[in-house]
Amino acid sequence: MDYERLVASFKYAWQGIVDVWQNEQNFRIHACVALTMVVLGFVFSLNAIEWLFVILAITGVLSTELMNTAVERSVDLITREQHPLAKRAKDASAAAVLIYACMAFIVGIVIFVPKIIKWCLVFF
Ligand SMILES: Nc1ncnc2c1ncn2[C@@H]1O[C@H](COP(=O)(O)OP(=O)(O)OP(=O)(O)O)[C@@H](O)[C@H]1O
Repeated sequence: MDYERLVASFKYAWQGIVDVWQNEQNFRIHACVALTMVVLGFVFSLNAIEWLFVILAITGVLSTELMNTAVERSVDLITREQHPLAKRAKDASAAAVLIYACMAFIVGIVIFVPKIIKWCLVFF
């Protein structure tokens, strides 16, 4: 097994995450929302199934956002001119993020809203 190549591939993936973090506002917003969900998860002591849904939602949104950035940059590399196909490619890619973000939003509502309501009823 070529361990150097394996380690290098992790390094390149990490560089990709850092680069997207530094250059894409949407990724930073998603990452902050993800961090908030993790903190709330500990605050409300989620069970294993709830954690699985939260982790799937978080990793799915961040991964689709990374892929969306890859598509945007690839399109920009091919052409900087306005082209209907460039628009369709970028919009389809953005739609993938939107669909997954909606799913993550629903997961957040279903898991956290009942717990927040319960917490409010206890304290107020
Ligand atoms: N080369 C292009 N040809 C035609 N439409 C484009 C092109 N580049 C972007 N668009 C479209 O213009 C709109 C606005 O794009 P936007 O400002 O989000 O730029 P982006 O390059 O897609 O994303 P970002 O700002 O994150 O780099 C979107 O509908 C997008 O599909």
